[in-house]
Amino acid sequence: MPVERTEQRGVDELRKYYEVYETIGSGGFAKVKLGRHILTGEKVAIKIMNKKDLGEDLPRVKVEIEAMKNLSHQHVCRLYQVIETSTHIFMVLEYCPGGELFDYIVAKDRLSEEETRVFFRQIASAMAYVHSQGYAHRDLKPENLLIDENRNLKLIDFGLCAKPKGGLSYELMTCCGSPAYAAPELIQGKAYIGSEADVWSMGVLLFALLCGYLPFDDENCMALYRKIARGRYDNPRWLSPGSVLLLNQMLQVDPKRRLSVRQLLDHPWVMKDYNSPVEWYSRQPVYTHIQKPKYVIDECLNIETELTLTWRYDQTTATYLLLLSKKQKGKPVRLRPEP
Ligand SMILES: O=C(Nc1ccc2c(c1)CNCC2)c1ccc(F)cc1
Repeated sequence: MPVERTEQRGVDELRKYYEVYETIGSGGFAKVKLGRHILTGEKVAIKIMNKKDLGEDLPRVKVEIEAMKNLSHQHVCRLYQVIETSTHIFMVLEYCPGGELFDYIVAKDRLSEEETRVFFRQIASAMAYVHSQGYAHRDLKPENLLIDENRNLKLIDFGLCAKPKGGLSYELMTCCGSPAYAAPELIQGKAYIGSEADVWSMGVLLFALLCGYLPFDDENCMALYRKIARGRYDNPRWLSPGSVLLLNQMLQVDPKRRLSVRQLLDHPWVMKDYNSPVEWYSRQPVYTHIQKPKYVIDECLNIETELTLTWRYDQTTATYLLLLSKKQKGKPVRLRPEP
């Protein structure tokens, strides 16, 4: 069978469940296309990877899929379905039409402290949840934070995340992520704690939001590493004393002197104008067994009262999650009549 035939078969499997539209993003080894789930009519983002092009990156995709299957949170991009064929892997993900936070910052040059606080609280919520599930993200940067249709942030790209066997207090060794956001201990090849390295990246991200440029930057990689290891950076004059203090507490070269994510949740700067700590619990707990789903998705899906939905991330999972999402958005929960 000629190659293009098997490739076509791969996409045919996808087209059984989704209409596929234009490309809305393309990263290293993946292309992201706008899609629509036929049964519910909901828009989705379909991350398309050709196994041939993945090469040694295939394990990273598997890491991301396994992590995203276990993560369900209002500020983590939701995985609805995984379709794997002999030639392709398709990840059907939550639709985020606001694009990357990176582009948002570039378009506005820099954000006000108030607007930064709204976004930063969402990032802290996502990271506290991800850490509570035993994961370190390890590649936090504005390119990996997308804006959804309600201007809420959604964390993506768990391809470099780690879930140490002994828990997050176990040390990691792999040096990964984008240098400009990487913690000193990570780029120096020392053993490091994933959650502590994530807090450093959050500090770099906070600086980027408030300033519109990076605290440590150099086109020469080694010069950049030296600047990060030294940990010295200039605070522009428009930063408030509260912002300067918080940045200083997050961008501590010694990870043991760095704030923890938990300390961030009720930090005075984070609480300003809100007077309440960041809510990090998931509003979308991952059910392993759905009891009596009728009150959840009405009569729409006629399934027995006792439904044990094993999360296969197949069509059933996608339909259930997309119906749930519709309901949460207050949209009418209807399945399209069979064509
Ligand atoms: O929804 C996504 N991107 C998206 C969707 C719509 C639009 C954009 C990005 C950017 N241009 C405007 C329209 C998306 C979602 C998940 C993901 F991993 C990668 C991308």
